[in-house]
Amino acid sequence: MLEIKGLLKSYATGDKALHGVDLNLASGEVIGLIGPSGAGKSTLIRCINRLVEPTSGTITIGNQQGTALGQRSLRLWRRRIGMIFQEFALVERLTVMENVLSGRLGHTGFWASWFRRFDSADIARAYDLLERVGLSGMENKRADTLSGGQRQRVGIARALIQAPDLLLVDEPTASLDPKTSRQIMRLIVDLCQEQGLAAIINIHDVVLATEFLPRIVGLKKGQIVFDGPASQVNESVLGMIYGQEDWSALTRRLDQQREHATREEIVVPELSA
Ligand SMILES: Nc1ncnc2c1ncn2[C@@H]1O[C@H](COP(=O)(O)OP(=O)(O)OP(=O)(O)O)[C@@H](O)[C@H]1O
Repeated sequence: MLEIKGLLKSYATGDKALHGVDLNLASGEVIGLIGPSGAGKSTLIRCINRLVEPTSGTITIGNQQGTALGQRSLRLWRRRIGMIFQEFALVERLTVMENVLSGRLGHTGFWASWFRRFDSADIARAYDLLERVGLSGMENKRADTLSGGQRQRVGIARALIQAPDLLLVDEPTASLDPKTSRQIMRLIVDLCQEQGLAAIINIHDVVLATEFLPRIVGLKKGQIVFDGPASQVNESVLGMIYGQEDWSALTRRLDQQREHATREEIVVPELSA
């Protein structure tokens, strides 16, 4: 559903952030994008929804090309792409419900947006989504009274009410504690599966990435140096993406996690039989 070909980005400062990235995503496919600081992960994600203007290359969703679009087409292009941010990007003084409904602003007309008038179907959908992300009963709370995990749940509901074809997720767990991080990752992955939604998740935590995401793409200095199943992320792959380091503690955790997952796979069918 997403096809990126030869994507290049040079910033005006001379920084070359992407050097010809090729990446394909199937419908409903959810991938983890990992790589060291400055590798170009945020640039890649922001080129897709054109928050950053690509220097060259093509980005196609379905059969629509996303580069070289006029203002109106760009608005429609962005409507197809939901975004979830590290710092949640909520409007602090607005309620949970208002923040979620703001995800529909790209779909409503100018005056309806201006007066924040939403139709009843949008409001009903917002209630459903808030229930699904575990925030039922919190519709009228102001965003600035929420915990980090609750804020990210609002961010997820806001992205989904847009009814996107593709979700871009930028460091969704960077500001969260380990337990909340796992809950948020599980929620995003489950929702993508339920809605058949493709997603690219930019994430620094390799253990979390390989636990929840079946396919991992490793970016280094603006180039993809690994693209494969999470099960193949080992010491040599980590060295390739991040450079040489003693990876033994990290790979032990990855091995333990895989052992645990295999044991669960064996136990679950026995229980349900
Ligand atoms: N607005 C900008 N202007 C100039 N250079 C930029 C800009 N944004 C990013 N860069 C440069 O582009 C390169 C890639 O940065 P980017 O933020 O995409 O990396 P990243 O992998 O997301 O890093 P991190 O994990 O630290 O967020 C870096 O060299 C960075 O300095």
